Amino acid sequence: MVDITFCRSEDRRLDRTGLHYRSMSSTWTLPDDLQAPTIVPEFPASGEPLPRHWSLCFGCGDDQPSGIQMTFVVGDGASVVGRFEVARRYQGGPGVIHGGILGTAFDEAQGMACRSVALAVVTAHLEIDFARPIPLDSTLEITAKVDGTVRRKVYTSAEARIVAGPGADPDVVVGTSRGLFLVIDQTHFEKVKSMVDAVPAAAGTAAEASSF
Ligand SMILES: CCCCCCCC/C=C\CCCCCCCC(=O)SCCNC(=O)CCNC(=O)[C@H](O)C(C)(C)COP(=O)(O)OP(=O)(O)OC[C@H]1O[C@@H](n2cnc3c(N)ncnc32)[C@H](O)[C@@H]1OP(=O)(O)O
Repeated sequence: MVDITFCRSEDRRLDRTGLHYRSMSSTWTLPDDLQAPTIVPEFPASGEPLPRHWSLCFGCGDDQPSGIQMTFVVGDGASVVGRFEVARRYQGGPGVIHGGILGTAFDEAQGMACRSVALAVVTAHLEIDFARPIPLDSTLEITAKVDGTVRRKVYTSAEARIVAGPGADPDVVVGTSRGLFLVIDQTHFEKVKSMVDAVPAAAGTAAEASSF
């Protein structure tokens, strides 16, 4: 018999404060040997903007018109706060955000939080709880932090809140995420770094592509 206890759906409604789950269905556990995050000197101070990592990124690129164009400021410690507008083209169900767009936002925000401890990372694992529907035309804020590291592994978590527009209530968590990121070096993109938008990078963008 297959043991499905690990993925049993629990009551995951938010409590009356809107801040805590009664219980989580997640299987996510932090390892016993987790190290507290050591912040790299390159990471800006709390309250400072955190620049996009790549202009053509679907999550943060300001030269990517189809993307969600998240912007970030540094939070306390190994954390960031990102925002984006839930444009109507991000629709999933009628009037609400597509879950994959929220996934993109969490991925981007948790990846950006990793810049507090490493120069470059990629996502290895991401899991999301979609707690409330998120209306189009709202402004979503994602707070993301590094919970700790083990060797190249960076453990992160994040929460989403609607802070402006339809459904705005900064006390209500509308989604949560947990993710594992892996620190990479420049060899990771070696095979593709000369190709941007599936064509060889134009002069001027190649230098940026090599740094991501
Ligand atoms: C969109 C691109 C963005 C690029 C950004 C560039 C830098 C900018 C700087 C900062 C940006 C921050 C913002 C970014 C936001 C967006 C991030 C994304 O969406 S990234 C795209 C999606 N992700 C991939 O395409 C990875 C594809 N996967 C891989 O390339 C490999 O699988 C990789 C690098 C993740 C791991 O491969 P290995 O060969 O380096 O490492 P192994 O030896 O397999 O694992 C190392 C340890 O990690 C564990 N591990 C690996 N994958 C795991 C998993 N899925 N679940 C649990 N553990 C895992 C292993 O068990 C091992 O653990 P033990 O050290 O032995 O304890």
